[in-house]
Amino acid sequence: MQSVEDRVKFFSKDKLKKYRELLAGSIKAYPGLFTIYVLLAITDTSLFSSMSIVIANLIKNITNEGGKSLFGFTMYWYSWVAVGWSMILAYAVTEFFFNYVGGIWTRKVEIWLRVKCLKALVDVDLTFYSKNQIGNYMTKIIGDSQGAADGLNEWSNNLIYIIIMFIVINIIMFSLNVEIAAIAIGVFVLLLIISLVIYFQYRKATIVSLDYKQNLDADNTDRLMNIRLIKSSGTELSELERIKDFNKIYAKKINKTVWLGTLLLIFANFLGWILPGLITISIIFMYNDTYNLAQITALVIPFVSTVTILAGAMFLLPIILRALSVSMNCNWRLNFIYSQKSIIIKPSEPIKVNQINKIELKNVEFIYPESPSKLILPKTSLVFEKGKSYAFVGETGSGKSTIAKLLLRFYDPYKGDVLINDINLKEIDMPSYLDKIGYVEQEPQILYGTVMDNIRYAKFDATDEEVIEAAKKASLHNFILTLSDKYDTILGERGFIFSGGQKQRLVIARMFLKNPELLILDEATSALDNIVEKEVQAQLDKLIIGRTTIIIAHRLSTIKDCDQIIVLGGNAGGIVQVGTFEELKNLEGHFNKLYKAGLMG
Ligand SMILES: Nc1ncnc2c1ncn2[C@@H]1O[C@H](COP(=O)(O)OP(=O)(O)OP(=O)(O)O)[C@@H](O)[C@H]1O
Repeated sequence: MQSVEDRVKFFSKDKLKKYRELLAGSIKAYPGLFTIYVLLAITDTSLFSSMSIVIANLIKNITNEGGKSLFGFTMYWYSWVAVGWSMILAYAVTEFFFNYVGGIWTRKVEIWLRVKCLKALVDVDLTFYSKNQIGNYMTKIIGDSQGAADGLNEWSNNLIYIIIMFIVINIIMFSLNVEIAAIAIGVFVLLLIISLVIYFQYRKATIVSLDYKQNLDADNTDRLMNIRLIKSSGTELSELERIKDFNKIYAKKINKTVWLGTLLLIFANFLGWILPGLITISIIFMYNDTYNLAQITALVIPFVSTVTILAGAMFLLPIILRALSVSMNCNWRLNFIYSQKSIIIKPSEPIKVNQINKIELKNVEFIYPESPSKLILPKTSLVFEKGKSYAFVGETGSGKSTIAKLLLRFYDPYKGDVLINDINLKEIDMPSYLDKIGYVEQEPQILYGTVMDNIRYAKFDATDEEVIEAAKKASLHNFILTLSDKYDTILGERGFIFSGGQKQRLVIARMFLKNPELLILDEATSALDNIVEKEVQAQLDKLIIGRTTIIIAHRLSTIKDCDQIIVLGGNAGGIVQVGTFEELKNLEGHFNKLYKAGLMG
């Protein structure tokens, strides 16, 4: 979150650096489009600004038979009318393409920024997600990528316009009359400085009042959310007074923004009159004695038309600054997202896994990077052999799920190594490894989309028949047939038309389709009620057959037939017992206590 001071500061070294990166990156991403955009901007603005030359020449020639020659043609007043109309036509066409290409470029920059952020969010490790609310970030990505791109378009196209217009207008004015041109530019610069001073005051006041309002809104929400405390304390009146006092301060702050905003508007409007008026008076005052009326008119009209364009540009300056500030601030906020670096470092030369023959935890110690002072797993060594089944049991918080996260490389061990076929997991090509793993967790992950696509997520190239076969194995097929669109039924956000058990069966169907070598079941049935759990467990039992399986269990009944049960102790106790169900059941110790505590379900 940016502080008010940060936002009030128009430029900062970091903001500028990141903005330069945005500019360079967006130009590099679409070089052709950007070049066309700039060329169109130059043509468009040159045409618009040059209209003053045509008007000036038209007025000069209106009393003459024929004036200067242009490209070998003698120009009459009607020739200038023809040139003017051709330029208006050409201007209309370039203006259309300029806006069109500008629009396309802007949207492409927006998409480019969005993809950049989403790529960072997909790549970043899970610690980012445990520290940040992803909903907030999605809102930011949507709003800020649009704000950064729109702002970029707005300020760049207006700036190109102002620069080219300023050059053309200067050429025209100085070729008409040097003294008057110098007065016009001098007054223009002076008025520009005044309007910039007002603008920056206005900008600061707006940011400060907006910030106060946000805090005020948050405070009001907080008070209303705790309405029961207020009611039970009888503090309604004092709360009301408090709200009134805060709003009085807000009203004062907003008052400043309103009057500065009005001043800015009036000043900009007034300029449209001041500059041409001042120039007319100057011409009359300076040349009254030496020029006749026709000569004075011939000077006043082109000057007035050029300085009117110049005064119009003054309106644009606050627009450019506002757009630049919005674009820079949006990019600055996005930068927090797209510059996230994963703590999981990808290997430079990843080793592909063809088969998972052996998994080993070798002297693994683990601490969550989010809570660096809390040891979760003390030095732990374990071997999982191909085709065997393993179960982790232990009290809540003993680190069972953490083992699964280490095997999936959601995290790297703090010390020690996870070895796959004696190769360090850090060196392994993760897609080739994960392709052989099926992971079922307590909270089924259902995507927005059809039932068919949801099951197919386990194997993108599976045929419809294969998907249906998998659903049959997971005992889900008959239920799917009762849905309005059968396999094409759209599952809403997080699959709300499915019950908990049905969602878990859908995940199991995915596993049947994927046919993984290693199955990790992390409390797969713990969110289900007893009856549904038994039904889902029956599907899981089918799934387990013939695979290496690691089960993290909350009920001991589900792990009776496992080859090895690993008992973890609480308070970072690590492995306290290892054995089969029958061995451990009759042995005094941790497992026996869990057994007696009724965890047989
Ligand atoms: N992302 C995290 N950041 C910090 N600490 C975490 C994180 N995830 C889990 N922990 C802590 O690590 C410890 C082990 O968690 P883990 O989920 O592995 O336990 P568990 O044995 O699976 O528990 P349960 O049976 O309740 O699911 C707990 O104390 C938990 O609070």
